[in-house]
Amino acid sequence: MTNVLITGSNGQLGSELKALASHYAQYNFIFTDVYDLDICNHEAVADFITENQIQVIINCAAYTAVDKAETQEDIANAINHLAVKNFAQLAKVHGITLIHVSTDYVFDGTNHKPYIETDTPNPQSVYGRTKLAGEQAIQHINPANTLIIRTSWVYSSFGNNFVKTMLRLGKERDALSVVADQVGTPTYAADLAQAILTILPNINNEAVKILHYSNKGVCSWYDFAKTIFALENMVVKVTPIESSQYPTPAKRPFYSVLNNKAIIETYGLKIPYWRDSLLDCLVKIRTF
Ligand SMILES: NC(=O)C1=CN([C@@H]2O[C@H](COP(=O)(O)OP(=O)(O)OC[C@H]3O[C@@H](n4cnc5c(N)ncnc54)[C@H](OP(=O)(O)O)[C@@H]3O)[C@@H](O)[C@H]2O)C=CC1
Ligand SMILES: Cc1cn([C@H]2C[C@H](O)[C@@H](COP(=O)(O)OP(=O)(O)O[C@H]3O[C@@H](C)C(=O)[C@@H](O)[C@H]3O)O2)c(=O)[nH]c1=O
Repeated sequence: MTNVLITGSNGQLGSELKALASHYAQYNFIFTDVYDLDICNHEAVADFITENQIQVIINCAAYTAVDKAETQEDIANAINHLAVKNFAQLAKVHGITLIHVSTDYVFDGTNHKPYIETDTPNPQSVYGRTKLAGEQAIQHINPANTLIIRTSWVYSSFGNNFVKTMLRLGKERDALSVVADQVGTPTYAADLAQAILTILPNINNEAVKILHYSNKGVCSWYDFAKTIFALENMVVKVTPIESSQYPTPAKRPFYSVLNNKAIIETYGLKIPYWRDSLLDCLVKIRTF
């Protein structure tokens, strides 16, 4: 059995991995979150890895509060950068396979075609900068069998996300305004979790590899909100607005669509269209 450490396992991605774990008997998953393993405690992480003979780390822990990060840079940096650097060092020393998850927010959003892995990052927010610093630390240390998977606009029936925010606001109000000039791709965390577990046995790379994974298709946050209400048969008037009409502490990229060609071709993945996955997730939320 392969011992697999999952960090941040009460978050969206970690919870989806937990939901799939029983289908993967070849792995001994060890699910942790900040209360049992704080990834900022580098010594505790090193001890945990040795004591549990960890062979694979899937790092789902992160500081993901994009606006709050603007005033909590030290904490965001400790989680998204310094802890990740520690994982890379431990992966190198112990020959551990490392899967780390990063974000479309490392890009500035000035592209007019989907971002490929070699496009130059230029984050516009503290969250994006700290996530990029984590990526760069991994690349600098360069442990073998390490993947950085960038994803975008993640939602799930678990945890907090845009879908749940819309469902809540849609029940409280008749009308909402949602930005229509930020374009990207929603990603169902269940699909990403499935992709990670499909890829895992096939990881075999000397140098660190960055790969992009999102669901298929493109939309704005406005389209996303409209689709959520349409699929839920909720009558909510949604007005499209510009980002300037919805001021936030952190700047978001206007365009952050990820090109998934490399991950599809390398690992033979089939990626669902975002609306189909959204419906799956909404059906699941309904049953809660
Ligand atoms: N959410 C999104 O839209 C996107 C996410 N990503 C990336 O995907 C990955 C997974 O994201 P997602 O599942 O949405 O994230 P979540 O915010 O849902 O989950 C992150 C988890 O990490 C935990 N955590 C925070 N600090 C620590 C710590 N010091 N030690 C251990 N655990 C900690 C959090 O606990 P607590 O809640 O108590 O803080 C939470 O349970 C992250 O790397 C994220 O940057 C990329 C693109 C989009
Ligand atoms: C709630 C709400 C948001 N918005 C806007 C604000 C913002 O521009 C956009 C998305 O809002 P959120 O703050 O929910 O999403 P945000 O936190 O920006 O989501 C990001 O999270 C991090 C972790 C990532 O890595 C990214 O890929 C991305 O998913 O929608 C509205 O226009 N109207 C609304 O009523």
